[in-house]
Amino acid sequence: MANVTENLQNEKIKEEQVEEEEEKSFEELGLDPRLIRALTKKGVTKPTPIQISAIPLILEGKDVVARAKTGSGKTYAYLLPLLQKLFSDSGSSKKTAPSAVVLVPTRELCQQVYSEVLSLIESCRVQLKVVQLTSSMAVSDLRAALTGPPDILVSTPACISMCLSSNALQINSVRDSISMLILDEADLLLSYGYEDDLKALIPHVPRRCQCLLMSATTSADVEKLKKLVLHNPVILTLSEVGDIKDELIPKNVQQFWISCSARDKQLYILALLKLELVQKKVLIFVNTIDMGFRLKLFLEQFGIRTAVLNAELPQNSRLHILEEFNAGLFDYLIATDDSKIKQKEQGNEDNHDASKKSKKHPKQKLDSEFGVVRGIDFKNVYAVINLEMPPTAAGYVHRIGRTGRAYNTGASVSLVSSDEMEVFEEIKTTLGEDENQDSSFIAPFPLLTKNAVESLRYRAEDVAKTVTKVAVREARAQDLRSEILNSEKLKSHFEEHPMDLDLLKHDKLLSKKPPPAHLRAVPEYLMDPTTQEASKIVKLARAAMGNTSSNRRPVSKGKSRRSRDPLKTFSAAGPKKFKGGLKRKGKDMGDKKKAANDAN
Ligand SMILES: Nc1ncnc2c1ncn2[C@@H]1O[C@H](COP(=O)(O)OP(=O)(O)OP(=O)(O)O)[C@@H](O)[C@H]1O
Repeated sequence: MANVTENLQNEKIKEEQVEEEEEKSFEELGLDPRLIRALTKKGVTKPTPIQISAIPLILEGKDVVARAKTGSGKTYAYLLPLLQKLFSDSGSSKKTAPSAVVLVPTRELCQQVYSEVLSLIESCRVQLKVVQLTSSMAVSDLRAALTGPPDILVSTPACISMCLSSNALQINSVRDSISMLILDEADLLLSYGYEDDLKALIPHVPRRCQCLLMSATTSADVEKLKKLVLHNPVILTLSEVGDIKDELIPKNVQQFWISCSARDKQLYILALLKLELVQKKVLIFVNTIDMGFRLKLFLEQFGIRTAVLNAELPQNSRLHILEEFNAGLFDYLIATDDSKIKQKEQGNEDNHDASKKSKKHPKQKLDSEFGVVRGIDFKNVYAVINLEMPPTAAGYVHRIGRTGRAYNTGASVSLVSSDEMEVFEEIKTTLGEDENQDSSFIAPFPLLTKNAVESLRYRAEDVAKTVTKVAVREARAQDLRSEILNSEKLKSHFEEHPMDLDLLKHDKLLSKKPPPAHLRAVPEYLMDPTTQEASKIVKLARAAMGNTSSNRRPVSKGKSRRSRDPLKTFSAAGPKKFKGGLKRKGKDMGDKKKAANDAN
């Protein structure tokens, strides 16, 4: 009970401090000058609120539960103090296992955290060793990686449990050496089925070991983990006071929706992309692997090249696709986010589908440690499109969190069919929408008129007919075959040339027939003047942000693009009526509803 009271007090105190401390610098947080220099090289000059609150507490040695929005900088919030502590600890004792263990739910996240640690270590020129281990590695490789031992181990719980059971990592050594345990994306660790794996490790973590739990959302799972791992932690919950929506979705992301039938979704996405109504880069979420390929084949016929990312692809290919996309080598990525769906509806269509597929491709299993929705730091994704809605509100929050990261702005557009209205309502309620007040966190998309959509209908339906089930199945099999072949090449090549991203393009065409020339451009007579105007403004804004196809490298962190966002200054109903731009709340809402009716 005393602990509960203390925690509540801590929570209260920290929330108040965050308000006051907003202007603190990294120096004032007590960060080592080497780390500050390394951050400056990366363009990171000012700590985010979660970093301001968490870094001093972690440096003091406190157990911390940190809950802050997606993209708010939680990774540095724990990595910076972790490294600083290791700077002073290194060489102080004869260790036989890693001093720090960072556990993440997916391989993609493992790679991301590992790269981040490595780059900080290299910039700081300190003698620290970091390794990443995943369950796909052979026990002999795990053993080899753990000899030394490394100072920091980044891994998934399943892999740690494998290391313990195979004796690649000895329990006594862990007990003697571990001084910091970090559970990143904590709310996902249990839902990914890692509970038993964590239970294999946690009893051997000594009480003196500092434990940190990082998460973007709270859940019963976080509470469970908190009890399992932490001792009297300080709980940091960062949110903008009094605004539930801001707790979940960064303020700098504008959320939109379009009501359309399931059948028309491809038509709408074609209109959004072909008429350039969303800024690049664009991340499109679908719920099944087949839908990803269906969309890719469909868009290809209109000259829109995309890459697909899913759990079926080999790990090297997946990592390479992410690297290429982050480096700006292609603009559109279709990602299958089916993890929650699999958990929610056991034996659902996609699982069924996957098992049918795996009979056809017996060697290819879906990777249960795959995940691109959670924690992955997509660089400069401006727009997230939900072609299909996620099954839960939490899934929505994490998908949308792939844009608007750190201080960047972004937008999301969700295509919602009548079947998905129930989950859409649940999402709106979770975000804090109140029917009785004239407020809406997810506004109707204002830039697309009905005319603009209808003008593309004939072509879209014609092409959609050619994307048959057989075509989808063949494209999926072909893509898998070539990625498996490439995967080995990728492995050896990128060990030697890590920067050579151009070698294998992942947005290659999969259609059997080359895209017809006449579908590449939308002829003038099919262009709706209002939408055309909107498209021009989006292009202008993109150019103003330095975000053109010839210049798609990351913009500097901390530079807000909000003021030049066309979604704030344009509406399909015409510029005069909306002179003040779109606002989420207040008197513009009536106008926005009208714009939505125009679009629908
Ligand atoms: N102080 C900072 N200033 C500018 N950019 C920052 C700062 N801290 C982190 N970033 C950048 O912000 C982006 C998001 O950070 P990070 O991935 O840590 O977010 P997160 O809170 O862990 O998000 P998620 O919950 O989605 O995992 C990264 O590109 C990171 O480099």
